[in-house]
Amino acid sequence: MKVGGVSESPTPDLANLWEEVIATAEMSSRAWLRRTRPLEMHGSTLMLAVADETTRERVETRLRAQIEDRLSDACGQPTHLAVMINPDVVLEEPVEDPAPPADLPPQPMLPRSKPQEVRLNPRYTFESFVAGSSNRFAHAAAAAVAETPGKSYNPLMIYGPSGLGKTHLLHAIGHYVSNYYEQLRVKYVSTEELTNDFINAISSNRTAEFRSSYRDVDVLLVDDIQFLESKIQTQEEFFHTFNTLHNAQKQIVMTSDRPPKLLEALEPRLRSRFEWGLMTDIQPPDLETRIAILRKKVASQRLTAGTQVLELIASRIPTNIRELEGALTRVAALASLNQQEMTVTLAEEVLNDLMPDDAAPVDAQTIMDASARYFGITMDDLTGSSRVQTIAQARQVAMYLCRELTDLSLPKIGGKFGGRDHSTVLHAVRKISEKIGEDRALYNQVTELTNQIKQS
Ligand SMILES: Nc1ncnc2c1ncn2[C@@H]1O[C@H](COP(=O)(O)OP(=O)(O)OP(=O)(O)O)[C@@H](O)[C@H]1O
Repeated sequence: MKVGGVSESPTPDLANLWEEVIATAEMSSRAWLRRTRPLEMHGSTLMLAVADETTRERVETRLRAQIEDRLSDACGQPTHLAVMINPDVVLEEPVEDPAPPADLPPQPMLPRSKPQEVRLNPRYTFESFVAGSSNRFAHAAAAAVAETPGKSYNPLMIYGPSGLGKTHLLHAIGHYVSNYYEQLRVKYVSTEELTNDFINAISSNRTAEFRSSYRDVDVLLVDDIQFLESKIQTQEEFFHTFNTLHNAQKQIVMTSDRPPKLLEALEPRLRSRFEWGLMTDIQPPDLETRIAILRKKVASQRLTAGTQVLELIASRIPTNIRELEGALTRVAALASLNQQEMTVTLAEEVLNDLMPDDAAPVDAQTIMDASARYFGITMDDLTGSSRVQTIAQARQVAMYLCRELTDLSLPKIGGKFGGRDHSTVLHAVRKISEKIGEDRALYNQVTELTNQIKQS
């Protein structure tokens, strides 16, 4: 298919932007990126032409997260990719390194159908998951399902309180299946997205498309299924999707904050189906597991921290692993700002500023009110679309704190900030986590604001 506009050169800005993305990409990705051409920015989406099916597949499945991160940084807002094939890309674009990437399949390249719909966090894999007594069974069940999808436990339901690794395991299954069963189609979706997809499908008369996108898959991973409660029509639709997949022995994995029998506002027939397969809970990790999780995180981020520091952090934050990671991020940030090691004294200083364990939980509204006040902006600024630097950064800080201090999922947080999507929140969280290690003023602001929220 000829893609309109590919024979025209991209505007200098777009060309420069793309060059910047290529220049900062990992070495192993660059040769692939030379087989692409930016066409135009459509809102916050960059239309990208690629040379062939193999390049498209590589960009879609392996490089997308990396590219979108870099693009978002360069554009100062979450930016997405839309990829299309145009064989002219390579002929028209003189490449610096004409040699194909070492791992390119031999020519001729046959188009291989791999209709993955995976949007998985690259960090949530089985390798990065620490198994301990609190999650061993869930971990083993997830691994069994990933190894033989549709054949071991179907459906698999993982439930437990927020921040204990349910989403992590769901993504790990997705990665494993995508890597080892290339022909299998995997779809990961949060229940909020599923509901939105369904509502959009109805309002645009595209229910057939909706159905096939959920039913023509081999592994369906649905996060936070408790949000189906009280959504009668979506429940009805999901009931049929569930039956279709289950009858065809396609794997279904779900997570929930409660066991199915406590999902009281869920239709009984759906609840009972959720109990057909295996249900397994995740409990808060014990101290050893918490230390092991911190140790793994330290290693993956190439940080150095002694056992005493890790023990201190792990002993102060007993339940939520997201908070545990948040505390480590802040200790690492202050160490980086001070250009010193992560010492016990430094960790103490940071932990004293953080939420005490027995503090009342805060909600998003409290965080947003405090943030608006602190940064001297209005609630409309916080939830609006202004890209003025101070406002955009204040918004990102508030999103970061909502992620760190509440149980809200990414889509839910996005919803509070003027209906933004989950990737915007994820981008904000990553951005602020990085920046507090480089920008002392920002580190101080985040600490001060956390204190104010804690006291409110
Ligand atoms: N056992 C573990 N090993 C390593 N990291 C973990 C483990 N459990 C949780 N984490 C990390 O803790 C963070 C929170 O986990 P996750 O988002 O999967 O929680 P969740 O149970 O899905 O919570 P929610 O219901 O709020 O979405 C993630 O960054 C995840 O990687």
